[in-house]
Amino acid sequence: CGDAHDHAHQSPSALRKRLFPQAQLTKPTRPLEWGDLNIIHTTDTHGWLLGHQHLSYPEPNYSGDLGDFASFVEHMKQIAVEKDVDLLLIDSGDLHDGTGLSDGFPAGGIDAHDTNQFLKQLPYDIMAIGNHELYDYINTWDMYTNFAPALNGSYLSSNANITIFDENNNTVSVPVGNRYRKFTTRKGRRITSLGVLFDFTGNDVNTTVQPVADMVKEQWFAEAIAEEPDVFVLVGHMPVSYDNWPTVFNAVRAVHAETPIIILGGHTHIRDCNQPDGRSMALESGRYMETIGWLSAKLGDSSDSQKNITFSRRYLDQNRVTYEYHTQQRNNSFDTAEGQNITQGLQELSDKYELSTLFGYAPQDYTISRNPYPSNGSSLSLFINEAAPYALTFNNTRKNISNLMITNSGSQRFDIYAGTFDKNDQIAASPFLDAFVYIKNVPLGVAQQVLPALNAAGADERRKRDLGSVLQQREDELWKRGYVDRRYMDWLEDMDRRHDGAVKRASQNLTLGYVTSDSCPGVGDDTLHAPLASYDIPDFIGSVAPSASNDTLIDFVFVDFIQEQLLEILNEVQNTTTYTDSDVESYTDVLSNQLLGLYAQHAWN
Ligand SMILES: Nc1ccn([C@@H]2O[C@H](COP(=O)(O)O)[C@@H](O)[C@H]2O)c(=O)n1
Repeated sequence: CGDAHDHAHQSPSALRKRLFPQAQLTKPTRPLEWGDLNIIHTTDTHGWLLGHQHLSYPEPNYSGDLGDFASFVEHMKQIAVEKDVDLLLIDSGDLHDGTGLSDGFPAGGIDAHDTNQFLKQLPYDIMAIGNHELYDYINTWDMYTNFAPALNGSYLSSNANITIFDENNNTVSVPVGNRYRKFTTRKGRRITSLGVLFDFTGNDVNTTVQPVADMVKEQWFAEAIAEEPDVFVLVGHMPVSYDNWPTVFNAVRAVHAETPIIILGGHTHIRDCNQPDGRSMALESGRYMETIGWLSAKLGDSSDSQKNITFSRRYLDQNRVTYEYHTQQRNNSFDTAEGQNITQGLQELSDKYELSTLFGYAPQDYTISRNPYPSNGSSLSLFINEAAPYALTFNNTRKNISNLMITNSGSQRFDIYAGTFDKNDQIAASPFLDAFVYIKNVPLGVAQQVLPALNAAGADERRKRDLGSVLQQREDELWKRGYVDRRYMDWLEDMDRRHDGAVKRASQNLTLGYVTSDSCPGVGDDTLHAPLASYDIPDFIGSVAPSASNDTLIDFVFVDFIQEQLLEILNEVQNTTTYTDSDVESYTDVLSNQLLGLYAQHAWN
């Protein structure tokens, strides 16, 4: 292509599925271990149903799409029949917000409504609600009216409700899906399932999330778990480490001391596993259609009811090489008719949404945490120092008034790769429809204190783990509102440090990817990789301050998603003015998901 980097310049049909992966993919290390009960697990797919199509590593590791996945599931179901064992398919939520396919709908559409039609075609036994199904009432309404009914009782929202009008026009709060599901597997195993959401408080009005500790005290919960099944399959959008699964687990264990319990969690976007006791295992399977989780249990018969259960877990890279390896298929025998239909349907959706609309050519890679922040390679620097100052002031009557801009780093969800930068890349990098607002006439010296104070309330001070302190309370609050990105970043950092990332990357005999350490026995990753580079990033990022005196009055611009805590901090760093919501005005019509496209048309065209 004539330039120095190693990426193919993608054609307008960049999202076209490639039957033969364009990059050399590493094969899995060993076959899966099957048990009597086996589970394929997805979580936090966030609209990545066409998989990852860029050619820089680690992207090719995740280059399968939902059609490939459907073919994989169908072959695995057949293998399960041949082995005469059970195989379940489970999802732990967050279907919304993440790519052009879910979020790039034309005016009048609903986020993820179209992508959900494809997910409905897979034989999911349980799907649980995630926090991203609750940020906007319209999305929750769509799940309630269109998605849950099509799943015939398999869409679970144990502690998440929607408020609707009943037939008498009275408002009633009802579960979005079902609270629990009891079903019998092909092999006659009785399963009791839940679909639990972590204690999320960032949900829209007219949706409700009941704290997990209260949920387990409900009458319906006691009734649901009273009868002993062969296995409890507790699904939920809640991380398997450092959250509330023990509350649910202990509530079940208090009634059933020996019944096998399998937990399938999500939300932190990491690969993770632990065993609460010898007859249980908890698995979390990454994010964005990068990872497919595998869990198997050798349950044995009733004479084994007090013995430890042999479990296995595996984190599969989501690509055709993985799928073909584990199903013992070849490229020309792997695709099923259903799988091909799904791939074709997704490509048509991509065309309909015009996701290949080109904004420009990114001159280099920009990463969220694989480059230091601030730096030339940081997408956070790019967003807040280059793109926001241009796109937010363009055509804006406030253009000539000095400003300081702040956003949350978690608003940036995916790296930007050198080469074509299209509508899909724009939405993947920054999917949220957050608005930019401002407070006028804030003294520069005051505004400048806010960013470090916001970050102190998050990243740095949290490490002091001063439990019970104001800072800890603030951190807990942020967690409940859905600020979870830190866990994923900490996971990457730990991976790099623990596995000598720099040495492994330099030796160049492994491709980049996830290298997981969890609390379950043996190696969890299906394919060997060198860990990704990882740098610490702050929770909040700000533009370069204007060079002016501290008492210069500026426009203090920020994204509405962080308004509540920003006002809180602004009122802490000074006591001359009490700022309230009424001081906050709209700064521009440009939403955060449009900003990078506007910048690319200006700077990269
Ligand atoms: N309107 C929004 C909604 C969310 N965010 C960011 O997403 C993070 C939560 O997403 P998970 O997939 O991890 O549940 C949250 O931490 C925010 O950073 C946002 O910026 N705007």
